[in-house]
Amino acid sequence: MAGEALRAADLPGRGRALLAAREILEGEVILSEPPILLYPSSLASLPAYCSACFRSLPPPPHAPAPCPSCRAAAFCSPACAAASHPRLLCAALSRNLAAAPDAHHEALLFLLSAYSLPDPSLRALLSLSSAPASPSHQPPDTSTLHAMVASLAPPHLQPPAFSPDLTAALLSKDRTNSFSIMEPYRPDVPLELRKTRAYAVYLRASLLNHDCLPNACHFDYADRPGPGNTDIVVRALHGISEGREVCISYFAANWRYADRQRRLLEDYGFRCECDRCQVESKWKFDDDDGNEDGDGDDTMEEEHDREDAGDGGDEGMEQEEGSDGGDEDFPHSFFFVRYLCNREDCYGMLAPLPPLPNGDLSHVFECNACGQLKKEEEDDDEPDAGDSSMVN
Ligand SMILES: C[S@@+](CC[C@H](N)C(=O)[O-])C[C@H]1O[C@@H](n2cnc3c(N)ncnc32)[C@H](O)[C@@H]1O
Repeated sequence: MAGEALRAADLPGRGRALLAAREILEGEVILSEPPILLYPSSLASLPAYCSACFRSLPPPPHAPAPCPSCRAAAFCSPACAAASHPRLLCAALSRNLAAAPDAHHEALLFLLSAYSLPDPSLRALLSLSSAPASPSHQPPDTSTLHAMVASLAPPHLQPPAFSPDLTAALLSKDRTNSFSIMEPYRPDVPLELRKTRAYAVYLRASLLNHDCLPNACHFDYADRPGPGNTDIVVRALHGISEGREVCISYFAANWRYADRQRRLLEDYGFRCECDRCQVESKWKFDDDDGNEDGDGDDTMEEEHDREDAGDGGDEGMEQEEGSDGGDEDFPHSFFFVRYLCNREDCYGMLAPLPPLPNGDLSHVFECNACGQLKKEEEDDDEPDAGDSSMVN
């Protein structure tokens, strides 16, 4: 398709946003970009994934030799070994990063990787939106974390701007802007046990705002061979007319109203007033106390976040008591029929494959969590693909 699909704009009450710069076809790849920052999700994930490209590594006895410096990271190929991994992280792993309290590991992995970035990338990271100050969200103890980074990273590796203030500023970028790159999907692994293999921050994708009825979703193909395996790929769920905002969902689309609102307020600082929220705010759930344990994940990750998906669960589709589930009460049911993966416990989003070279639309949908390919004709009760209500 000719021409840039997206343009950035400032929208009142929503900050920066990405808008369709032209007519976008359903299934079109509208954004594909490499991360500016990529870091492991945990110390436990280090032996399982290449520390440069985050592809799955073979288990012992075929596991590759560890990084000669830190002996903790491993690489899938000589090229990845030459590219290596963030130098402050490597130094910290040699200095027993593992002895730091478990609760701080994720933040330390982020900070050590962010502080290893070249200056332009560090500045770019700082240009992204910050997590809101939220009374219910315990901020990480930034001075403790800064002191830990200072003791784990040798002074000659610390960038000139290294300071407690910069550490605090960096931490405020992580929660709102990081996407999870998930472990490979395995049907035998229960939803709550599926984990993130790495976190990634993308400059342009971080400008995508949230909608509970998104018109786009993202894919990662971390184990795909060839270059660009950690690029984020954003595809249009349906046709989007020029000038419309392109939005993703920051979590699994089946979450129920109260859980969505709580997460968006606490982690992203806004009340969602999308079409779906306006309808569902009038529903009455029979256990409206929500889910107190929250989602346990502090990132912008959307449909792939399996732990999050479990929170909303099937209750996300619950309707008002006594409702007959008719169009009036549940006007967005078409969205779930067409775009929510029907595989048990998946909760991924189904996006059409890109249009064919001759411009014909594909009728095969791909799940961004389990990878299932599903032919549109398989469902009897799905809406007409040309239904104008799907085109916004
Ligand atoms: C990942 S950033 C998206 C880009 C951001 N708007 C910016 O200016 O950089 C997430 C932040 O965007 C804003 N945002 C996202 N979706 C929104 C929505 N539906 N309504 C209002 N604000 C939204 C919130 O401030 C949120 O913390």
